[in-house]
Amino acid sequence: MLEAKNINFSYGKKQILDDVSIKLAEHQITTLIGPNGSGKSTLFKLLTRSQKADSGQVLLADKDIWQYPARDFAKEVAIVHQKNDLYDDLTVEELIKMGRLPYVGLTKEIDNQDEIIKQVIEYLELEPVKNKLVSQLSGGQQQRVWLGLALAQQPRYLFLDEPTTYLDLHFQMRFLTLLKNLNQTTKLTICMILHDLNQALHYSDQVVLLSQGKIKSQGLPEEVITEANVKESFDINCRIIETEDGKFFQQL
Ligand SMILES: Nc1ncnc2c1ncn2[C@@H]1O[C@H](COP(=O)(O)OP(=O)(O)OP(=O)(O)O)[C@@H](O)[C@H]1O
Repeated sequence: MLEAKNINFSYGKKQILDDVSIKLAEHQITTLIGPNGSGKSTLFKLLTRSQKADSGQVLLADKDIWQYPARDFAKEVAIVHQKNDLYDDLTVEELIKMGRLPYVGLTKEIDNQDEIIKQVIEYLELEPVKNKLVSQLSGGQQQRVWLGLALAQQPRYLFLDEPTTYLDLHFQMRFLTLLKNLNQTTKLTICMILHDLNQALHYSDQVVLLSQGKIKSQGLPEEVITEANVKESFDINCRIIETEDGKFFQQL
């Protein structure tokens, strides 16, 4: 279980997160939503050890995340950032291999390293481009490569910061469906930030709504993405429509 308990965080005098507590339900997809500047990326940074909270704790299996050696933490938690242009002069295969770095030197894992890389490449349908430079791929392919790097780490928790931002509608759907399948087949616990409320409604098991650094609501998608919450946090009038394919958000 990965959970944040009563986290506070400020940049200078500006309080960004105010007494935030959140539990990532095991083997489920949790989506963070909220207006620009509400603190979503900051919360991500605190959950993934890129920043330290001023007070409060982030616990992984009941142990403070800062007590884990970096290598051990990397075996538990992998992150796909919104924009990843570091190392894009490597080939697809070389880049995905970097996901095995936390395991280098451990003989057992090293033995099946090539098999793991092969499986990841196959799963993400990157076989035809595996020898191409990452910088030469389309945005959709690149996003799958960055996901491949994270999956090669074989983490138990996968964090994705606005993973669909640079993808067209088709690839957004494909990418989110891929994540959902991954979650269902491997039991990976996923936490992502999304702006699209319909995507949040359809691809999440749990949604957390942040607004002005506080958690306004968390629970099932349809409990959180309500007309009242959307009005209060985004200042948007909307209607939640119920169809046989589920609930949909419609802006009025
Ligand atoms: N490095 C920084 N130094 C100072 N202030 C920062 C820094 N990074 C973010 N902030 C501020 O912290 C607040 C929360 O930012 P954060 O990026 O966490 O919000 P967000 O909800 O992810 O926003 P968005 O939807 O726009 O990505 C904003 O007011 C932002 O200006």
